[in-house]
Amino acid sequence: MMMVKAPAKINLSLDVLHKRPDGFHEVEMVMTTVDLADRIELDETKGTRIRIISHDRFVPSDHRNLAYKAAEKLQKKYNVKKGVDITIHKQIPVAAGLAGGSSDAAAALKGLNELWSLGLSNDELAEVGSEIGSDVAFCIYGGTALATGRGEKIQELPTPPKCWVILAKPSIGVSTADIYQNLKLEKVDHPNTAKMVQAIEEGDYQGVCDHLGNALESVTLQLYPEVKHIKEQMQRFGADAVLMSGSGPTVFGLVQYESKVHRVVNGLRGFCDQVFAVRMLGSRAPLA
Ligand SMILES: C[C@@](CO)(OP(=O)(O)O)[C@H](O)COP(=O)(O)OP(=O)(O)OC[C@H]1O[C@@H](n2ccc(N)nc2=O)[C@H](O)[C@@H]1O
Ligand SMILES: Nc1ncnc2c1ncn2[C@@H]1O[C@H](COP(=O)(O)OP(=O)(O)O)[C@@H](O)[C@H]1O
Repeated sequence: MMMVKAPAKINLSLDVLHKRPDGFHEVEMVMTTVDLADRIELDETKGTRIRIISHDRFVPSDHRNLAYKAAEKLQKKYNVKKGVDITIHKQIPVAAGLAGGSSDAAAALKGLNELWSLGLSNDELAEVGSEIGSDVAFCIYGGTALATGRGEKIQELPTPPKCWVILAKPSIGVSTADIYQNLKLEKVDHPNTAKMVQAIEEGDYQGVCDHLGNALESVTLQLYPEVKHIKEQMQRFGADAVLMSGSGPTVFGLVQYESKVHRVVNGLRGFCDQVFAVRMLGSRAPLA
């Protein structure tokens, strides 16, 4: 039996540059992992079957599960004649803009690399991962990174300045494909990625707050007014800066001082059932 942690991510900035001939969008994202994590349990089995076990009703338990796809890809690519039971202990809200499914897939890839003695490097795992979803490569490395291409080209960044991250997840799920489909490129409010990278490199907390930005935010806010409402509430309760993560609907607020965290969390709990106060993980985790 093996346990692997699968942390959630937030996008400190997310810019969409153009639509590509393959239907995906070229992006520039600054991403960082936070200490809200699923736990992935891997148990060897006798046959070659892959089985997903999860008690969360929103998690698919068949080939649609990204962790299933991860195991299947490794089996096929490296001719593995072994099976596995993958138990997903879900903590990350599903379809939330926090890359829960992608992180589960990355954790499965890292764990199975060990369990099946494949000897693959993180770069090789990230390449397999990018065939499963745009966010999987980032989740292999974790930490903080600039992601380009459709999200799969990863450049490591230093640990951002220390602060708290308050996550508030409205009770709706959002489909990433839907949000990209509704995006009007000529209307995009482009964040300044270079300034965000600079703020992180200089350890400038105020700079990070000033350059939070997400090109998908206005699309989701227009489709789901409750996300806008949560954003406004988080600002009202005193977060230093507030942004929607990924395609949403999770909204995150940065708070520098612990004394303020409880006020923001308690304020939000009144009308949002999933609220978490977490830390950024900062730099890359050691190998699984
Ligand atoms: C928006 C982001 C930001 O981190 O996160 P989430 O909100 O999903 O967490 C990601 O780019 C999401 O990555 P991921 O969830 O892996 O998406 P994928 O499965 O690869 O793609 C789902 C769909 O989104 C659209 N898509 C995705 C990525 C991209 N660069 N351009 C796109 O147009 C495509 O329509 C694609 O079919
Ligand atoms: N292991 C998994 N955990 C959660 N959702 C998964 C998983 N595998 C596949 N999915 C599917 O992926 C969709 C997006 O889920 P998720 O990765 O949580 O969100 P997001 O892409 O917004 O970060 C879900 O609606 C679900 O059907």
